[in-house]
Amino acid sequence: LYFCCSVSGWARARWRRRRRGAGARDCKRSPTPEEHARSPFAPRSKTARIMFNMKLKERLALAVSAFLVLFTLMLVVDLQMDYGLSMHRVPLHGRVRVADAEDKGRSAYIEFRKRFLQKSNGSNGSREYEQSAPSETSGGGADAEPRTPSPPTDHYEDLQKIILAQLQGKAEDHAVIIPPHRDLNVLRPENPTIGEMEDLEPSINASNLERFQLKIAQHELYEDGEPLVDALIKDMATSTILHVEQKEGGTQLKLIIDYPNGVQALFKPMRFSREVQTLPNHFYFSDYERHNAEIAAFHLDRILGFRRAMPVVGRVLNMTTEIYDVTEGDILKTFFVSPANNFCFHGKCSYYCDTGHAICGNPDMLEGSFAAFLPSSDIAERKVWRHPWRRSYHKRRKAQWELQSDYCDTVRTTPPYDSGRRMLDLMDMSIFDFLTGNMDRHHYETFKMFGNETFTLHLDQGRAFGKAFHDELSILAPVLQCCLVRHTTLTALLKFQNGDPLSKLLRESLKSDPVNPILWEPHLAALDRRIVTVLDAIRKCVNKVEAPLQNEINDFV
Ligand SMILES: Nc1ncnc2c1ncn2[C@@H]1O[C@H](COP(=O)(O)OP(=O)(O)OP(=O)(O)O)[C@@H](O)[C@H]1O
Ligand SMILES: [Mn+2]
Repeated sequence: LYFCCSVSGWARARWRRRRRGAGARDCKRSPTPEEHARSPFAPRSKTARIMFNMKLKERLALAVSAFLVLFTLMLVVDLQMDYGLSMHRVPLHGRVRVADAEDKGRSAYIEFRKRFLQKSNGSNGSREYEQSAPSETSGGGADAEPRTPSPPTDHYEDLQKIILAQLQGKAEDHAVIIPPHRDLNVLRPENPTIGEMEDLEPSINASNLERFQLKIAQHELYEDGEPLVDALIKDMATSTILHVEQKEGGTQLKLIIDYPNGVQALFKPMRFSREVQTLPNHFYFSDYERHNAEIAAFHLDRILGFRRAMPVVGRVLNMTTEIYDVTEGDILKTFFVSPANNFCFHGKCSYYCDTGHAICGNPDMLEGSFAAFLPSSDIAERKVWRHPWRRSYHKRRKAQWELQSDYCDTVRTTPPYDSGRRMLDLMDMSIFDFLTGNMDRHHYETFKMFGNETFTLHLDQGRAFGKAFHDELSILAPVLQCCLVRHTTLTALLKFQNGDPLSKLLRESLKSDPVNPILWEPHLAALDRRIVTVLDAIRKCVNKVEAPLQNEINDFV
């Protein structure tokens, strides 16, 4: 009703303005009450007379039709209200048109989102938080008290049962949970390394990075427990920095760091302290990159068992001796001393490379993330793929997947997503990104030499961990729209839900990093919360395939 009144109020005001405008144009003024009374037309009394002359039956018929018109109007307004209300909850870019022509309300994404929003707006309100004022929280990760997550209430026994049956080889193929005997990432009929493919062996004095690169295999970057990972991390964190140069390409400033023995790392600088979150009015594409997100994402990728992200470590640099003194070219001209007497630079790039967005030391010590360099294109060329669930990167436009409810069917039938492991890799990536809140997955890369049956690299996590109190459900769209997940990935999620929580495991893992604490505690807490959301989504998918009719009735009701 409020909507109705406000709309009609707005319309009235507009109408009045138009009338005033027209009056001004025609040099006419509105009639005064006296003039009105003198007018030969007396509309009000005429209407009253007509009403008076009407029979009771006619009056009744008039009242009923007026009521029916009003009722229809209210129904329309109510529908409008529904969308209007949900609009302030659903983030702009997570919004999906509720029904298109072929839609018929069947999209799992839309249904799940509706259910999710219903739940999250219930009294407990635990699923989706409003952005709290981050600037008021002082101290960052170091001072924040680790929060113990409340004990899980749901063990997802239904999903565990399916996992167990699949392990015992009892289960047939499952439409949602892809069993190990159907997953090329588990089967790995072949798993050659880059070294084997290129017939290259590390020399006696090869660096840890070179050894690591040659051991990159078709199905993973490194093996579980690979000792070279720690060795490489130590090198990047402690070796002398010989040379620094700005990396071409990409939108935000990155440096290529050269160490002795040909070792290289990709450096992303720290801009803000840990508790600073994505600015509320920033779209994902104008968000700053966070060096700590790169560090945390590497650890998380490893804990989840993907091993598709290059090792990343934190380190504090002396900007004078470890950047300024060992670089040359245009970047040197961008160094300056700030009014607070800190040493700053901004480099040259297409986003945030100006004096107003400079990177400043304290006063000349600068923290950053160091990602182990991928093999050069001479050794292992990479193929860049456009992500099928890429966002529009436009403040008003929507992507196809946001508008088309059967979008997944289109993807599923298009190579390389129509066979092999690729589709499952995208599901993993969606879960990984949903956990970290990374909305910036526009492209992904693979190693060309392995063809299509290879893992997708988890590169560029700079925009992850931006909003600790908001769970961006649209990142999970691939899983929600396709209803697909690896057995192994689901097993990992269930393990965190029923055993040691992910937040605890990640916190422990991050302790080994030199610049720990890496994550603000609310980001760690968000991981446990988001796992429940992913598990709920999978359960919903399973229920749907097991009892489609029942679920359609439920959805309808
Ligand atoms: N560890 C690495 N070693 C070598 N090259 C890398 C590494 N990580 C990323 N790159 C390359 O550098 C490019 C830019 O890196 P990244 O995506 O992290 O930067 P970005 O500024 O966030 O880019 P964009 O703005 O396009 O998202 C990547 O597309 C990738 O090809
Ligand atoms: Mn990026």
